[in-house]
Amino acid sequence: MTLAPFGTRLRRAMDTRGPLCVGIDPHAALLADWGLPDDARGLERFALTVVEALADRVAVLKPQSAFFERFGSRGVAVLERAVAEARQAGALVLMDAKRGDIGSTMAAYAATYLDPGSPLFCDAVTVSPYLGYGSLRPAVQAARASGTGLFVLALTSNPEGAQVQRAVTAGGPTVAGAVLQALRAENAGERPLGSFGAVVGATLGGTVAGAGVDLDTGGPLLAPGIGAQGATPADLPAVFGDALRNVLPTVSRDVLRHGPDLAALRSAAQQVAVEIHAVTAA
Ligand SMILES: O=c1ccn([C@@H]2O[C@H](COP(=O)(O)O)[C@@H](O)[C@H]2O)c(=O)[nH]1
Repeated sequence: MTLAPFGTRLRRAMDTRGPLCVGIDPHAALLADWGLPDDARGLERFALTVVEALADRVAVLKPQSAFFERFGSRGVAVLERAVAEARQAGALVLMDAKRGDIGSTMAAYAATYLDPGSPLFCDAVTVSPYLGYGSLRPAVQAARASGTGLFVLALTSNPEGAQVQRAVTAGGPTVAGAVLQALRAENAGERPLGSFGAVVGATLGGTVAGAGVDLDTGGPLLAPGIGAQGATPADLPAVFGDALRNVLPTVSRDVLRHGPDLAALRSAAQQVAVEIHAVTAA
């Protein structure tokens, strides 16, 4: 089956289900809080509970690959199952793997996440541009071919990111500004939304407006940092300004801490969705 471009599918999901991504981050502490063992069985129970609670209602689920890889091949098997069941239930799946390498290795990462024949096929994957934006070309090509998308790290939510991302390049813009420029070119002419997104932290406050970057890339803007990292939905307008319509806020721990009860997980996600709607629909 040929998929419509990721940006088109994401726009539809955000418009019908609301602009919310929930992360599946099975931290050891959360497994313990949920009364689950810190092993592959606990991981499976955790991930499939989140999928059961939310895959039929949130726009995007974002498994954090690291928490699955921690359990080796059994963890990756759980990840495969969680991805397949989430997609089957109607959620778009964004794999948070932050891959980045020389082009020839990048092609293998692209085959892992963006080839429809792969057991880990997802709707989109996070990638790192710090081997040079051009090194991501195989992933861009694979995404175009399969109707999937990329989210490229631009201005991350952690305080350490600024040291690299706000450094000024020889050509003039900051590193983040150059990444955003490259994404704008990638998304040119794509309507209603491009398939090549940027990661921009919700934690950055007004510092983005003063950073000389243009967030209007024509693609989605994944905004982590709400909840456990201290940002709130009310911070989104100051960070994103006119680009707010294309923002996909993502929340992990602040929703997951309400599990394992399905109704409590749903109600926590709904609460964040209402708070996001209050600022994005204003
Ligand atoms: O800049 C970034 C990029 C990715 N992340 C990831 O998002 C979630 C955030 O989890 P919370 O529990 O909501 O803090 C996590 O998987 C990070 O690896 C990010 O936080 N910042």
